[in-house]
Amino acid sequence: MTPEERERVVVFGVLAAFGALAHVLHGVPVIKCVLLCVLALLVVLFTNPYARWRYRHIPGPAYRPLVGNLPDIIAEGSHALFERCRAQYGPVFKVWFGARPWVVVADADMGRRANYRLLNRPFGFTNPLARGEVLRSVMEGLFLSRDGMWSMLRKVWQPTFHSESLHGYAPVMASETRRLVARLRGLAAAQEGDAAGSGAPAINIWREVGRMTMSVVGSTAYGVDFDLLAQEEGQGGSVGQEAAQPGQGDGAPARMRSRSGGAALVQAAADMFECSEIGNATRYLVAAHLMPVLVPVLQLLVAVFPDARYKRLVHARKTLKSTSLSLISDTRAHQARQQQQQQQQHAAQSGAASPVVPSSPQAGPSASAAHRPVGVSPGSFLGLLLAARDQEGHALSDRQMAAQANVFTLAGYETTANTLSYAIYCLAAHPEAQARVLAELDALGGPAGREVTVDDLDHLPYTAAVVDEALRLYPPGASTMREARGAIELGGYAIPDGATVVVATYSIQRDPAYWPKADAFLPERWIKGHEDLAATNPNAYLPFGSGARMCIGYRFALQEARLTLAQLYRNFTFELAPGQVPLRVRTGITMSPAEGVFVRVVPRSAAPSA
Ligand code: HEM
Repeated sequence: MTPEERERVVVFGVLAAFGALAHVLHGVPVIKCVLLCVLALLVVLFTNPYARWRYRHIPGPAYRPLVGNLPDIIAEGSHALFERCRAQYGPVFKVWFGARPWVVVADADMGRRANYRLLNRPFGFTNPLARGEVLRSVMEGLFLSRDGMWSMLRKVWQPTFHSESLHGYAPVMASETRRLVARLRGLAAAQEGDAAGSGAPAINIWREVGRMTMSVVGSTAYGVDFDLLAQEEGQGGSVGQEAAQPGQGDGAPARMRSRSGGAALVQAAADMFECSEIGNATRYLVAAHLMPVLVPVLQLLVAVFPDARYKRLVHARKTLKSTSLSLISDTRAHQARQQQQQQQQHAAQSGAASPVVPSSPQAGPSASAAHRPVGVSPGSFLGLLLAARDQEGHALSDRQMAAQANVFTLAGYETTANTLSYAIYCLAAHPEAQARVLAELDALGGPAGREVTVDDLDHLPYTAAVVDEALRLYPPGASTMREARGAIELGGYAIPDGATVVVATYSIQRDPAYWPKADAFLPERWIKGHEDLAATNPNAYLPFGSGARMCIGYRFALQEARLTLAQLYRNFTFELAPGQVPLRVRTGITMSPAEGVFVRVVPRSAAPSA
């Protein structure tokens, strides 16, 4: 039973006992008992006495009846609220996310302890309105899975991010970046045209790189060519599910071409993000956070009287799931046909049938062409999941596979897009750093238009440092969350069992106690010879979290961010549109630019030769 469920049972139990006692002992009429119970329930909802009593020893801003600190979280963003609270209450404090207390840790060493010691994410992290099949699917994805299920899934995911697999994803990243460059060239030309006339509209680079990162994770996760940028240019794939051949076209690994499927998936992923953020969510979700005791009632109400936002969320969920499931079933059917053909061939050659060896769990486009299915490319994540087996040799269920593909897309899309946008913002605001990036890229040499490759990354330490520093100042995962289990003490405070422990990454990464010139953008601090600017505590840098639940895709993300940034600056520089400094950010599921990052794209004449 989760802490929320326990609390619910206690509250309803007390109310029922209260009503029954009143009736039996004093002969109070039933109607009065009901009214008394409703009154008692309202008092509980407004004052949240049980939780406030359990967390009374931990300092923090005052609890406001019914809403806790939710209005501040929505208005300021949790990252800014945590900064304010750390200054006022010290490194450990509590804030009220509606009726739920969060114990926030804004200290590098204590944050490490929490992340290493606690394994599960809190139940409160899930959408409280989810139940039944939806809840089961969510809890079977790597991000929210718990205990034994999590450790099985983490092992299944691991090969996806081995070095060979990472190299295998480079062509997808390169082809999507190529499309982005082509699109930005077009937009830059339009900007030039407009500049001569009525004034150039700025380009929201956050949106542009978001399309690209969605294409990269979508293509990698589902084996579907999202083909987004080409769609806008009126080129690209067909609605039919025609398999591209390896080595054909743009050099990307074989991917199913599905234009409408790709667009629907992208829309679905974007809707999932938007509708899951508390500021944009269905009113029922807000009510569920404010009154967890009433969650069962709200679950019923939202099912019977859904509002538009909830309908959008449900539709998005269905799209993600049905796309995965249909890809999986197409692939299974194809594999079965293939196995049959192989058996028939073998029988014809040797005169006897022999068992077929299943394809090995290998990621990257190098997987055997003989085992290549039509729907899902072997270089895709779904291809890997189809071949994976748990310790007992069981395959994942279709629902489990679909859940992993969803997590891959959702975890890898906005985080990487935000990182790239922040890096571009920082470089545009610091011309001297931009000049160093350009010099480093020009030193790569090669003919004009030569693309940056994964092997070049070793020769681009400053570009890597720009990404690291952008992730320090603007961590897309601005905090990590864990559920306390058993007795744990942080900063001298006993943390109640089941508490939500939040490690305040943003605050730690900007704390002057650990970082010289903490608020300054200084990529040099990541380069040898500048130890005076480096962190005084290694635990003060955790953009990908830490401990066993640390981001499993961090190498994928860094490779993608560095490659894309390098390729963009081989071709362009970016100038900030007026009014962009300081950048406004908002924290929802990720910390992202509030409206975007608006720039003018300036094409570089030609990449110089060495
Ligand atoms: C710059 C981009 C990214 C950032 C900043 C980022 C950040 C994070 C953070 C902070 C966490 C929570 C870690 C913790 O609780 O200690 C996380 C978890 C996770 N990330 Fe990422 N991430 C990024 C890209 C990606 C990509 C590209 C993928 C997949 C391809 C991915 C997949 C995941 C998964 C599956 C988890 C959950 C791991 C688990 O619970 O075992 N992330 N990420």
